[in-house]
Amino acid sequence: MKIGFIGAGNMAKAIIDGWVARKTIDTKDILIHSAHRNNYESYANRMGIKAYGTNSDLVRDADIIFMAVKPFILASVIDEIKEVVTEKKLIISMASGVSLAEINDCFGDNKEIPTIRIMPNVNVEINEGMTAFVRNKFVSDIIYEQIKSLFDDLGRTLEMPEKDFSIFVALAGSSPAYVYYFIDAMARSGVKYGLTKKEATEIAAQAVLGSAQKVLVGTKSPMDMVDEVCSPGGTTIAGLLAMEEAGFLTAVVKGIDATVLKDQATH
Ligand SMILES: NC(=O)C1=CN([C@@H]2O[C@H](COP(=O)(O)OP(=O)(O)OC[C@H]3O[C@@H](n4cnc5c(N)ncnc54)[C@H](O)[C@@H]3O)[C@@H](O)[C@H]2O)C=CC1
Ligand SMILES: O=C(O)[C@@H]1CCC=N1
Repeated sequence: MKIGFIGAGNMAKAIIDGWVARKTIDTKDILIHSAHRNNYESYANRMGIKAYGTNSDLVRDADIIFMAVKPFILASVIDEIKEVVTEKKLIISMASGVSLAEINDCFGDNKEIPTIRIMPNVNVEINEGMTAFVRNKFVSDIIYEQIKSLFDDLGRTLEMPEKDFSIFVALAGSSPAYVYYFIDAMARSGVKYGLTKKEATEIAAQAVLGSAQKVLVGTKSPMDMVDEVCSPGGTTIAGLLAMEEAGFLTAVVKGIDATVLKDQATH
């Protein structure tokens, strides 16, 4: 089974690196091509991946083709490869905001191309990702389960109706950036009080990691856990109320709303 990647950017590399860390896939079975030769050739050489000179040549040799290009480029790439995409190939798109129906339309001629739409996040690189899945009717149960199990090695997976992909993008696809930003804001505050950025970042990141793990393994709601940390008359409630006065909850919800709207505008 040969797995091709069209696009060798942040997301393609995060997925491949995650598989390599877990020894899920032999890099000899991975094929790659992107628009920037210097970038993808050096990565391919370093990883023992076969680099291709064109998208169509890659598609001819691949059984599974990951579309790892930006959403606005997807249609033109499909146009370029559609002559060589047969119904025996599997297309996997990770483009935000582009539906299975839109992808199918790009192939034209009523072609019945098995297609899976995924929404991963960059944390697949360290096998702590969160990836949503949906498929069209041409993907068999066996193939679907095989692909999902490849992503089980990269973190958690979840089958979702396509209508929920926009909110999933906000909560998992984009949210690592929001969490990094939160960690950086905390670390910056540490610097304000004399810590180095390095030590403040480590302290803040470990606090976020432990808190997230406690939410995932526990049965309590996050709000109950907030109450447990807020001692009466203590430091935490003073900090929490000051953050709320500055609009913490509203800022987060507005950020999620803007992400969802942007994703929906891509349709
Ligand atoms: N970066 C992230 O955290 C996430 C990204 N995604 C999705 O993954 C996709 C890729 O995003 P990134 O990797 O972040 O983008 P990127 O900009 O890092 O990589 C895009 C890649 O596409 C290549 N490319 C451009 N035109 C091409 C063409 N005509 N033929 C072949 N390759 C071409 C570029 O050379 C580059 O290697 C997007 O659709 C995005 O919505 C989904 C979830 C998270
Ligand atoms: O910002 C973006 O468009 C992509 C989609 C999800 C994460 N990054």
